Amino acid sequence: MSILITNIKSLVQVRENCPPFLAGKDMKTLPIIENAYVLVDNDTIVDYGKMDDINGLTADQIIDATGRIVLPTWCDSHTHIVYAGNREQEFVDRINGLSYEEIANRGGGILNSAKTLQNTSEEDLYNQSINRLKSVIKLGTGAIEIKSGYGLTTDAELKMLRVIKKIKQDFPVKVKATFLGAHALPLEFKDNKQGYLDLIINEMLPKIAKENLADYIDVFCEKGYFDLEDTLKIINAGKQYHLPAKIHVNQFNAIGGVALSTKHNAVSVDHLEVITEEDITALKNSQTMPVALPSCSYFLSIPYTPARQLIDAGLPLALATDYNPGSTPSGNMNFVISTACIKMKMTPEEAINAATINGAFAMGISNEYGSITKGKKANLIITKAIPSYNYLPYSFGENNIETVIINGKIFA
Ligand SMILES: N=CN[C@@H](CCC(=O)O)C(=O)O
Ligand SMILES: [Zn+2]
Repeated sequence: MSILITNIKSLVQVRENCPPFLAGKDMKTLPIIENAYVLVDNDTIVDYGKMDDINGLTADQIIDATGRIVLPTWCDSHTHIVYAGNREQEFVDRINGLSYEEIANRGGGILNSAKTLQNTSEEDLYNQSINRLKSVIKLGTGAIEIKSGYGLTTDAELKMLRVIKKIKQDFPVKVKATFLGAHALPLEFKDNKQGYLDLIINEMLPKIAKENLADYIDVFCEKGYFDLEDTLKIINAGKQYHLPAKIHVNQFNAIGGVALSTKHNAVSVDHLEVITEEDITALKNSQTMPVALPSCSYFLSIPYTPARQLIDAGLPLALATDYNPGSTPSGNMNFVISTACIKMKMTPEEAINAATINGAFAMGISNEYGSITKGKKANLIITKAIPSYNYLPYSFGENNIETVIINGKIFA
């Protein structure tokens, strides 16, 4: 099955030789072909060019994209979309004055979601999760990382990871699974953190490895959650099972998690709402992708990751949603891109690079995803008729996505 998309107003993020990621000033460049075509054969991009050079090319299906923009699908490198229920009551509690920290200290927060998930069947959890997944694919997401971390018992963490595995098998989008057992300390280990770390390292990890349920390992490295020593133990345990690290760091406090993560070659460090000069230096000497989650800042009213400081220091930056029930009940990458432009002063070019090729790098898949390059997967967004790609972040809250092609097939 082949698809030829013709009369494209702008074909965006076209790169003949795509680098694995973009950093600093290079993030300002977004290569485009105006009045273009793109040809897809089965699941692969095989050709593109100007309409003037189409030379009688044809295909099984032709899509006329007059007035429309075509881009690679978004690469959302940080989500927790496999969860049960919601936390709308905590949302109201925060409006009425409680802080995220106060809610967590009362046994709400992550522990609240864990209790609900522990009492939800695997089938129900799968059904709730795929509803979220389908809606984010329709919003243009074509590759997604999904974390565990709302189980916090061996059985419930395995349940989450098995659901992620089933999603990998059942959906055409690229899915990467991350084991986040060290997301919060369960109540029964309140005075025995080492006991919970032992459970993660000696019981959960071997089972997860045996069933091949995870690609990465993660820790919530934060005051009141897991400190540097704990984080190091988990990173090292992950290494034993060949699970590279993607770490939650610097959401509320900078406690040295960035330097620790880069020293251990983490694939990404995520959140970074609070950043120090030492963090920037550590990132400069590394191959670790910093990842910003602006919808989380929006929802919790916490600072935005200082994108200008990072990019102007020559660093790369990826954008992701953090879709989860507590800090970001939204998986809309279009909103993330708008918010990055409006609140973090990223240019539309920087934001689109951050949400495509850099997001792909933060999932270890930038050789196959994140740009319109011959040989890469045919994961494409066709917008509604819009004036230019600037219109995507400009018209925040508007759904400008008309068609999403995943692996060479229209996703319906
Ligand atoms: N910060 C840690 N984990 C999630 C939120 C967890 C929750 O509140 O449920 C995050 O990335 O924001
Ligand atoms: Zn997260």
